[in-house]
Amino acid sequence: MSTPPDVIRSAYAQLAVTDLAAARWFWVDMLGLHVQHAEADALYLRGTDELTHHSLVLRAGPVAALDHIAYRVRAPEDVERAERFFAGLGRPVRRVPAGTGTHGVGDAVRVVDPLGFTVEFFHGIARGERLIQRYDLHRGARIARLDHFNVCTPDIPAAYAHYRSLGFGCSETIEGDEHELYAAWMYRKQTVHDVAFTGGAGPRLHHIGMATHESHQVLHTADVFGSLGKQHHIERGPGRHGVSNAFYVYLRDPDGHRVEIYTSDYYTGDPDHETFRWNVHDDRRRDFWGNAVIESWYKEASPVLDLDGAVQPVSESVLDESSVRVGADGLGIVDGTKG
Ligand SMILES: O=S(=O)(O)c1ccc(O)c(O)c1
Ligand SMILES: [Fe+2]
Repeated sequence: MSTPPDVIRSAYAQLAVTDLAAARWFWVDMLGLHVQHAEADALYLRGTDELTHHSLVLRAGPVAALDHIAYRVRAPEDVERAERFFAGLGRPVRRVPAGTGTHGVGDAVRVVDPLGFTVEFFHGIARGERLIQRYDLHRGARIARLDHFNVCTPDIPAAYAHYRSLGFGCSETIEGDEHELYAAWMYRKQTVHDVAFTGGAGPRLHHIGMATHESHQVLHTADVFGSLGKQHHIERGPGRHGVSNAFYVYLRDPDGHRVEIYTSDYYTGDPDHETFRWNVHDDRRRDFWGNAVIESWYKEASPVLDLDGAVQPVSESVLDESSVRVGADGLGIVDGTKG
């Protein structure tokens, strides 16, 4: 296996949306993401702390789907490393020279990884104005930055092995009594995750995690959706996660794409950082207060596109956490009572 690229962090996602104006209402007017660049059929958005051109691209398309996720790599030569690494795995690989791919992004390579996701690796990217202290421009959820991708995949151990081969650490897991792996959180930047895996049919995008600085901004976001009679966009939470310890709320955009507004996880940067392992029967793992996880959160996710823009077929899961009899999820009621 050739040398993997040196991934710095999860950097941006490109979503296909069926109604760009409706998506703009959700991601810009309601969540407050900053419009760095706008085209007739695309918006390039970023959070207040982000100095690079964008962390979310919304592009109009016939099917609501994930076009690709993108990781920034440390040096230009890591783009070539990524190309060799995935070609060596026999995966589809396509060079995307600067100016031919995503606006603002330099030379890149796009691959279909072993999990079936279209993933871009890039180094060069245009800069944006420093907005960290432009409080006059901070609006909505006051999103600071993209924090992570969460992906649905039928084979969590295979996903874990693939991201370990890319040098990702593992901060937390959800495991069965025999240590069967139900979920994992993996990182390159020194926080809980850049990517996490949710068991289920895949490849599908479960959600994009966007970080704010304060839990009151998570609460305020939910309040505003309620005030406007748009509470149906709130899917799960607000609440406190067990895994990651983050405060969260999950929202669905007009196309059903899921976004998590997320704050206050923790540092993972020491080389001997140990993985924290949750038992799948612990009903604090997903919500530390034991609140149930709504079934749509386990079952619904966005399809993904291949390198040519076709929707990827999905494979069913080999392990289904939502079928595990756990009282708090309310999905597995034992003997008529919460088990
Ligand atoms: O629900 S979990 O506590 O497992 C969780 C933890 C961190 C996340 O980013 C997430 O989406 C879900
Ligand atoms: Fe998340």
